[in-house]
Amino acid sequence: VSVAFPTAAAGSTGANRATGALSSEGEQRERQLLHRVNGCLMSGEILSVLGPSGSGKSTLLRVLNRLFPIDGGKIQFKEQPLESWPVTELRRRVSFIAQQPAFFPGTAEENLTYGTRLWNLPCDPVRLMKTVRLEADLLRQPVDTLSGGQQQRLALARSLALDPDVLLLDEPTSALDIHTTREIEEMVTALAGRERKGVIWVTHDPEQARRVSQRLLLLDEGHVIADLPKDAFFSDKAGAGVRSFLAISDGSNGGKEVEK
Ligand SMILES: Nc1ncnc2c1ncn2[C@@H]1O[C@H](COP(=O)(O)OP(=O)(O)OP(=O)(O)O)[C@@H](O)[C@H]1O
Repeated sequence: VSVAFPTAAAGSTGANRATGALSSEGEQRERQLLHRVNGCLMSGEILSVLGPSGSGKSTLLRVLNRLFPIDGGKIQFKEQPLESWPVTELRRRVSFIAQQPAFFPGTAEENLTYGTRLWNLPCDPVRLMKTVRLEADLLRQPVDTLSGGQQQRLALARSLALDPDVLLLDEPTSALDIHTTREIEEMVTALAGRERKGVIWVTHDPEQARRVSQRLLLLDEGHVIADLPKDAFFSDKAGAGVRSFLAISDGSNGGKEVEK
């Protein structure tokens, strides 16, 4: 898929989508946020998406559940064009979990069961809490009294309540300590294996990607630099772009560009 974002002055036309060049009027510019990103996610597979800050990782997640429109190419989910899915149904099946999940004021349980009540689906809050390794006692607690790690797990449980096929995780552990991070990594890898859920995991951390995923996609300025199985990605044969990214990634790459 390709995604361009018009930073347009109203009424101007003719921007060059491919290059982001100025239009003939000199007023409009379109920035290409993703360039021909191509790929396929299998059920049970965890794909990590890596790249410097601003490389298009979150944009890619957003287009996959139609939070952001594409302007070229196509996306299919279960062999059906994405746009043929009712958007609420799509977002139930392809569940986006943000870096800092949003909740409405109320208890953990009210938040957890909101979607299943909306969809009229059965829900077992205690079982879901167990799946994400949270104490069932927390269900009665106002959601804003939960810690960051507990909230991230609750967000995961809230998604799992709707039995999605795909989880889109946008740096889900970036605000968490190493212990909670490892717990969430183990939980998600177990879930993907056991329940055959496809997972796209955006992370800044190559070591996290190495721990959780079978395949890694490296983006830079919206371009795919590499899309490789884990062993190949971390091997000497991965190519200059990957090597340069890994060389500058010491947990934080400071938004530097990688060699294309
Ligand atoms: N709604 C938007 N309108 C205009 N530009 C946007 C929008 N969303 C993202 N962008 C731009 O698209 C580019 C990619 O952003 P994106 O958030 O996908 O990057 P990222 O790789 O997830 O970065 P980070 O690691 O910092 O979260 C950035 O240059 C950003 O400024």
